[in-house]
Amino acid sequence: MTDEHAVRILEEKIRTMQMEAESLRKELNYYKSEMEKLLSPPLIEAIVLDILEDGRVVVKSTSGPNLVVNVSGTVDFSSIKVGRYVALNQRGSAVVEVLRDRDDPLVRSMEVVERPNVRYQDIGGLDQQIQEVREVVELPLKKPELFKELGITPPKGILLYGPPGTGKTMLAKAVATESNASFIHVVASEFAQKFVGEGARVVRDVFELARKKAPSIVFIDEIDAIGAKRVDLGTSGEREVQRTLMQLLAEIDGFQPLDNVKIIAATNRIDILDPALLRPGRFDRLIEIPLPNIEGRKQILRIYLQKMKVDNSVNVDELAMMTEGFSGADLRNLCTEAGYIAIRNDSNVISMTHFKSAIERLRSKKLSKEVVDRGEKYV
Ligand SMILES: Nc1ncnc2c1ncn2[C@@H]1O[C@H](COP(=O)(O)OP(=O)(O)OP(=O)(O)O)[C@@H](O)[C@H]1O
Repeated sequence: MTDEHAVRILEEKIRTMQMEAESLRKELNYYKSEMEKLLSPPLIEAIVLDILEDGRVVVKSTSGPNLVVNVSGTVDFSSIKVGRYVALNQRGSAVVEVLRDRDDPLVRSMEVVERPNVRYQDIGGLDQQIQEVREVVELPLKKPELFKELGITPPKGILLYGPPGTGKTMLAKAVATESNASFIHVVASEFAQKFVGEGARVVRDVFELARKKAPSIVFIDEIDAIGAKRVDLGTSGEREVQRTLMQLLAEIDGFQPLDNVKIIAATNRIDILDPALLRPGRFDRLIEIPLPNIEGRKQILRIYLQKMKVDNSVNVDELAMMTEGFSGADLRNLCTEAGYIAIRNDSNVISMTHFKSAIERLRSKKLSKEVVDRGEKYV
């Protein structure tokens, strides 16, 4: 090897390590800010009812009585208006923050898409699951008379379970698209956290909206956040979550199997779900969405590769073999990463070498994330 060549290789190594250091620094910042979030004490949300002449304000906290409180010096007093949401400190004795204006709590907790645009053909490796969802959700929405005639009762709700990033949300969206149904996306962990004291009301509102927009599909992601088995109902937070779950069960029980609202829930943690959720007439059809096997990985890779400019060296079979354990989301990231590596190398076409470097990068990222996740369990 010539000296010049060796220098070039070392320079390239330095560049790669610098990029690696930069991305690790970003990751570190992310985890630091996550830790801060987890350690910061919760504030109490309240709404301003009146502003007194002496500078104090009357507020109503979402779950408690009306309070007369001071306003912290750090808050811009002119921004306090009757009807505004504010945050009280932990003791509930002072306004410490004026919250962003919002129309309705519901707006923050869910995304309503009249017609999503995900199609079954955009999903790789889940043919059997797609088939099942078509039979138990799409067909009853489109042709309820068929079921009436035959006297069959389709499930009211289905539960998709499996590891993160395997296409559960995609599948729920695709079934809404193909059934011409509105798609109402709620993230259960959000309304458990954001709507202290209001969870049950929000659930009611979600289903009211679903009826209004019918035919519709209510997709409840991370259902374990409200539907986990609870051993101890000691804290008020736990009781609140329990109330939210009860309301959800009541809403599901209030539907008929052939009504034009269907509920799809998703979880990564089926092992911790409250059996009440899985009783007949509720989420009684469980569909596993596993990590893709080699065939699945090939299908997913083909979906993404067809949109990319790749050269002849790119071999899908080989890539699928090299990506054991990758989810659909990982495979999509892999394609994007390979693209970035090509750009960095001034290449106008993506080659197998770019993919191989991308696999290495993603593997080491996945590994470090697993270490962090394992660490969290022991905190
Ligand atoms: N089977 C798949 N086929 C094609 N793309 C996929 C597949 N699975 C995941 N993806 C890609 O990964 C992204 C994330 O997937 P999705 O949100 O559907 O996963 P999920 O199972 O709902 O994950 P989570 O449990 O983290 O919510 C999708 O938008 C899509 O780009």
